[in-house]
Amino acid sequence: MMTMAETWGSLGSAMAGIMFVWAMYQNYFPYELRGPLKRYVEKLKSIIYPYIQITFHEYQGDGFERSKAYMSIERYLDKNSSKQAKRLKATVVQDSESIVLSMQDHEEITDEFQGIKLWWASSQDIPIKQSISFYPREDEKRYFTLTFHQRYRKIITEEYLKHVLNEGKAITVRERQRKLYTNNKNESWVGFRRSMWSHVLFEHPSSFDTLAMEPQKKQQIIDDLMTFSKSKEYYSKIGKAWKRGYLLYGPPGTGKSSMIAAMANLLKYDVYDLELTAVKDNTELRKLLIEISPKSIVVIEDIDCSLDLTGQRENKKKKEKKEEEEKPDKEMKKKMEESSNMESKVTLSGLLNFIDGLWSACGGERLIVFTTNYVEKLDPALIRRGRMDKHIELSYCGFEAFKVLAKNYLNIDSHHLFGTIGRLLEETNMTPADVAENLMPKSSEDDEEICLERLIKAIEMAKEEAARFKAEEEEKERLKKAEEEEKQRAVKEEINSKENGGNSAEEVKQNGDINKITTKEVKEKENSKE
Ligand SMILES: Nc1ncnc2c1ncn2[C@@H]1O[C@H](COP(=O)(O)OP(=O)(O)OP(=O)(O)O)[C@@H](O)[C@H]1O
Ligand SMILES: [Mg+2]
Repeated sequence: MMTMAETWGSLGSAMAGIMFVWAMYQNYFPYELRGPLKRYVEKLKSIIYPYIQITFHEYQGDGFERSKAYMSIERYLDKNSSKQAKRLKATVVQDSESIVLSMQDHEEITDEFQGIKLWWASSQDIPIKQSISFYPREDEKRYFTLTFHQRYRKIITEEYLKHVLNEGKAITVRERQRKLYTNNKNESWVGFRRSMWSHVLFEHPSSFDTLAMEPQKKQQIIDDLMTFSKSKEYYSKIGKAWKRGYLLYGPPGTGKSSMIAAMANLLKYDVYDLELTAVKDNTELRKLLIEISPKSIVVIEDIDCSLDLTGQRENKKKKEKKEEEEKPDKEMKKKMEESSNMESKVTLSGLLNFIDGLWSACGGERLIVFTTNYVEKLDPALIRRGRMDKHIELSYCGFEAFKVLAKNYLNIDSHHLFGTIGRLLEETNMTPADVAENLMPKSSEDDEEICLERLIKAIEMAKEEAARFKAEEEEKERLKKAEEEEKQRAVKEEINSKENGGNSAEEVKQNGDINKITTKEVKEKENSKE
């Protein structure tokens, strides 16, 4: 039996032998034969070690952006890591609401897919160079390694990896914090921290449960949205970009903005509130569009006033001309030029392209929502089906909508005053915003009775106001009509008098005057006689 010293001795000489062979190979082995030799070595290796390894690096390309695949794998491995790994790393991932527990470097965990066992390991390359990097992440070369038997190559590369990425993405979406974006002015797009969109966390509490509208109509909208969000395959089958346009119209305070928030909360989408007047031109609009992430709602509020899309240029010219006439000095002209440069040059065609041009297809899974108080003012091209697929009218508060508000604000389903309110709401136009304001308790003593009575008073006042307004309008209309009739009568009279006798109106008037003079003279004579 070999002693310990002998074992170490033979190991040492074996090592020395290997190093000698390696040095000989490096120095003297012909370069042309190295390729074939390597191939044989790889074959030999695969016989002894029949496993395949795939690595997924954290940073790819130019190294500035975290690889999406790496992030998805990290989230996917989360569930196994927390159960199996002994050393875990806790991080609060950007945009996520929860803490992510991922395995520490050099830990290994197992996963199973269709009965196949796989191994995932997390590793890190430590750079040898002793330099200070401007970008810290340049030094952190982390990667995941997936190991599996070569027998399963097809199933792993074709099915398992897809499954991992989809699962990871789904977890990210489930747990991410949603954001509300608004577009920046062009000047802030330059420099290191360039960004076209600024954001805050989206925390609007509105939901379809709190939205006051007819239950049937509400359900229709919910169904429409849910169908859209699950129709990726359907849209690609019919050859349409995966997006849908909604036009919300109705008087102020009827819940248009609240509905957008409810949509975002239902689908868990981000909201991009596009301020058209801050967009310089169509090119800029396109750039903004390609920066929008999928799973988002692009909103243009009050589309009728955010940009005078059709008459804009004409009006601008008129305005400039008028101002020029008033103050023709050079200083003023310069100022005017500057302000006209700052004004938005987005055209209707630019906006139409934004909605359904070729560029609009990038990203996918996107809703575009326009809101307006005056639907009749909009260009028909802008709201035709295909662009704005669903038109939703949000109108004055009906009894069904009131019941939702009463439940939200006072937590009541019925009350003896409901009947009166229902009848009054049928006769009067009152927005849900006004109803809501009256239902809201104003002090701790305000119970449901007080709030409902306040609402009744408010509706009655609104009814009186509406009746007064109607009467005034009718009176104005009557006066206008009377004036019109008077004018027509005068014209007719003139024509008639011309036709009968050929006397002009002037002549008739003169005759009248002569008659008056004669009467006056007769009277004077009678007086002198007396
Ligand atoms: N249908 C509704 N359901 C629930 N609350 C509503 C509804 N309509 C209005 N409200 C309430 O009134 C307020 C104003 O509503 P919202 O901002 O959604 O109106 P809007 O239609 O967008 O008005 P505008 O046309 O002026 O922008 C909201 O804060 C909300 O509390
Ligand atoms: Mg609004």
